[in-house]
Amino acid sequence: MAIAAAITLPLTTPSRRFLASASANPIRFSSPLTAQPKYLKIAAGRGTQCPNFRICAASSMRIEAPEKGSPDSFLDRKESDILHFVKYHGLGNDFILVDNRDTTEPKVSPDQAVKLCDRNFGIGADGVIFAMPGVNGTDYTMRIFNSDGSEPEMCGNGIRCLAKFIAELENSRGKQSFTIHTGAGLIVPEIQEDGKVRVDMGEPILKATDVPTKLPPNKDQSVVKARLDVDGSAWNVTCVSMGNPHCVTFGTSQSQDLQVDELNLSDIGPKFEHHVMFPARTNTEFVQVFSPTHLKMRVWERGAGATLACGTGACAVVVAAVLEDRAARRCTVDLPGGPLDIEWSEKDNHIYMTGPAEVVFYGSVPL
Ligand SMILES: N[C@@H](CCC[C@H](N)C(=O)O)C(=O)O
Repeated sequence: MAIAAAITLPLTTPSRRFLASASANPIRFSSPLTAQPKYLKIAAGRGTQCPNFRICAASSMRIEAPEKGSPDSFLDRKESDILHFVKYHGLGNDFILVDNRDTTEPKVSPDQAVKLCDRNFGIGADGVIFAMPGVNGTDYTMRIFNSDGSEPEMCGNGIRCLAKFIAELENSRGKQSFTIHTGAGLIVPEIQEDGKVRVDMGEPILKATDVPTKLPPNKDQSVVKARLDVDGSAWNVTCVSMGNPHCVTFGTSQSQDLQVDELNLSDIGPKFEHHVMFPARTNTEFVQVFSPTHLKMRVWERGAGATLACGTGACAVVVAAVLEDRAARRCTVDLPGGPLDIEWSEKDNHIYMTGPAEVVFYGSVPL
């Protein structure tokens, strides 16, 4: 699969920055969700060997603004050997979104996903997400491949991006919600009037064997404040599944006052991810408590490494903080890419996550 591509940029911040270097003449752009979208098209010849997608695209840049087509007509294109996609991000956790509504087989294989996600030789992303037909009466199904090609059950930032993508595919605006079948069961995102997406993430799973973890559980089967030996230190961990597994830590038995910026994440993260106590590997969240309603976390994701944000991770962090008596049920969680609002409702035991999801660019690659 040679990655040569055309990308089409909307007016989101990163694109604007890109545009600024692309053209001395300021061009006005509108949001992809407004009535008259205008796009800058940057093209690289199809079939061209393009070792670096972005530089190659920029070096053969041509500007077509405004382009006649809308995002809808762009995504309507159906060449069999070309993948049309939209890249989105939720707080810098970025995904290649694929319109897969016409088939229940992902249009991209795990191996192709690895290549597409590569930040030097591909488009660059933390994962590839497929909008697929719903099952059992749900509106849609979401499937996702991590950047290492593995398939997780759920993705919190990804499902906010998926909701925006579906709204764009359906050409709908304003407040709306969708029922989405995922590997974690039914998830319900709702696009708010302010453009943010509030997601009913369902209930957390605490039973050790379901997380899954082999750490010895407490009497109620949960693993809360357990000891996990990693890299010569005894870490205190709480294990939570949001459909996908999370190991949350506020520090070691020596120090509960974790300064998350000081962590060497790429060194310690993989040691948690592949720890023998986590048979399905694990995502790991390192957390610092500013106040009972304000937490800060860094994450090492299973199958994706250090990312700028993790929605399911932020949910797991608030559950763990409540169980460890460190925080209230509603918190702002700061991630490297920005804040998420998380609430673990006492009423229905569901977790509600609110945050942004934005288009980065539109593109096409030969498969
Ligand atoms: N970034 C995601 C989580 C994606 C899946 C994760 N890497 C896993 O393998 O479980 C999120 O926002 O939740």
